[in-house]
Amino acid sequence: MSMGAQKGPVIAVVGPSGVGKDSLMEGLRQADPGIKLMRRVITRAPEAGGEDYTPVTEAAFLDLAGKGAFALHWPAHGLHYGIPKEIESLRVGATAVLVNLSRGVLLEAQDAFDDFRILSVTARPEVLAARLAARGREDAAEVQRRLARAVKPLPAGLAEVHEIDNSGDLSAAVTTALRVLQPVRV
Ligand SMILES: Nc1ncnc2c1ncn2[C@@H]1O[C@H](COP(=O)(O)OP(=O)(O)OP(=O)(O)O)[C@@H](O)[C@H]1O
Ligand SMILES: O=P(O)(O)OC[C@H]1O[C@H](OP(=O)(O)O)[C@H](O)[C@@H]1O
Repeated sequence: MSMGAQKGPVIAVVGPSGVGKDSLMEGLRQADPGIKLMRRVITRAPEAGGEDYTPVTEAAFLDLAGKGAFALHWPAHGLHYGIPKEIESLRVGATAVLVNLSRGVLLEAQDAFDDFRILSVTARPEVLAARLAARGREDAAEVQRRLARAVKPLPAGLAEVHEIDNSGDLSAAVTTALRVLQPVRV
């Protein structure tokens, strides 16, 4: 009897703005083609750049949410973020599916997915400030707002959290994170 294709775990990549979540996710995807990135639906302007996301208007987003299109959705930074239910089909045959989540929805996510792990990406405060300034995606006021949010702790009650310090070279953070994602080869 052929075994059904295995489902990879959902890996939440979380941490303060500018810590390197999207960069780490892209580095992991390049390191292992079995690692898939979940494309988010965001009410962010299409030309904002950065991650590969589906831009929608707020009206379209609320309509999708009302129809139950999202496995998870949340507001942040004056935007709306949604994770389509298609994440379950992306897991089939994948080593892992990475998704950039708000720290505020992790307990909900832990209940939503049957195999769920968290990469908590950290960096020293001065590093965060320098990276946001250099990236230039947000204006100075928004950068300050995002830095103020940096100290938000993870909620209690999370089953599996792995801290990844991305204060140094991105390649070092990718190597550390790969050890979490790839089953130990015996
Ligand atoms: N290890 C690193 N060393 C140097 N620069 C880095 C490193 N990781 C990320 N960066 C840079 O820092 C900036 C922020 O990275 P990135 O956008 O991946 O962070 P993020 O956590 O996804 O931010 P946000 O949550 O705001 O989307 C980018 O310009 C990126 O190129
Ligand atoms: O501070 P918290 O709630 O953890 O995250 C806030 C938001 O920042 C990140 O998105 P992005 O940085 O806008 O791509 C998260 O995915 C979340 O949507």
